[in-house]
Amino acid sequence: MRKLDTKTIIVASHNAGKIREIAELIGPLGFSAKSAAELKFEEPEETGTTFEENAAIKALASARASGLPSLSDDSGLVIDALDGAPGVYTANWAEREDGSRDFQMAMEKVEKALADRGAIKPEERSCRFVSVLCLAWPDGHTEMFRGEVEGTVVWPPRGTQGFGYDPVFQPQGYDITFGEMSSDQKHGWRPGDAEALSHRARAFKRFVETCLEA
Ligand SMILES: O=c1nc[nH]c2c1ncn2[C@H]1C[C@H](O)[C@@H](COP(=O)(O)OP(=O)(O)OP(=O)(O)O)O1
Ligand SMILES: [Mg+2]
Repeated sequence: MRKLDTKTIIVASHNAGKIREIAELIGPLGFSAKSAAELKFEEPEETGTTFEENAAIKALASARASGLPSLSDDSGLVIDALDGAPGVYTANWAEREDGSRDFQMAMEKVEKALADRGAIKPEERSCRFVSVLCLAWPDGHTEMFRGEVEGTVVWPPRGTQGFGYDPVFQPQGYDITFGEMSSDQKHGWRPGDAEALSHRARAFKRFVETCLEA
C-alpha cells in the first residue's frame, strides 16, 4: 500500500456535483485539489463492467495527463428489484440523444422500472449507492477504496440539494432524502470522525486511513 506523497492532487472527474463533494471532503486535509474538468482533460471512455475498472480508467488517464496523483470516483445506484440496475450504467440512464444529461428523466426511468416490477412498498425498493475511489500515480500504481450506503428509492423525488439521483435516495434510518440534506449532513463525516454517511464519504474515509494517516 502506497502513501500519498504530494500536497497537490487531481480530482479525476467531470461531474460538478462530485467535484464539489470531493473538494469539501479533501479541503480540511490541507491539499490543493484541481479537477480534470478544470484542466480540460479529455474524458476517457468508461468501458469497464465494474466500478473498480471504470474508476481505474479515469484515475490512470488523469495521472498520466497531469503527472500527478489523481483521485477518481466511479459510482452508481444499485437497486435490488432491478437486479442491480442501473449500477455501473447509472450515468448512462440520464443520457439524452445529444449527450446531455437529464436526471429528472433518469429518476422517472427508475420509477417506471420499479412500477413495472410491482415494487411499490418501501421494503421492495431497497437499494444502495456505491462509490469506488481510485487513487492512481503516473507510474501506473493504483489504490482502491469502496464505500456503500443502504437505502430506499422513494417517489416522488424530494429536495433540491445534492445532485444526480439524490432526491429519490433515502438512506436507511433517515426520513429525508439526500436531496433534502445539506452536503455536511450527506457526508456525515469530518476528518477524525469514526463514521460517515454517504457512499463517497465512506470510501473517502478509507482513503484517508490508508493513504494519508501514518
Ligand atoms: O452522491 C450521489 N448522489 C446522486 N447521484 C449520484 C451520486 N453519486 C453518483 N451518482 C449518480 C450520478 C452520476 O452521474 C452517476 C455516476 O456515474 P460516473 O460515471 O461515476 O460519474 P460521472 O460520469 O457523472 O462523472 P465522472 O465519471 O466524470 O466522475 O451516478
Ligand atoms: Mg462518468
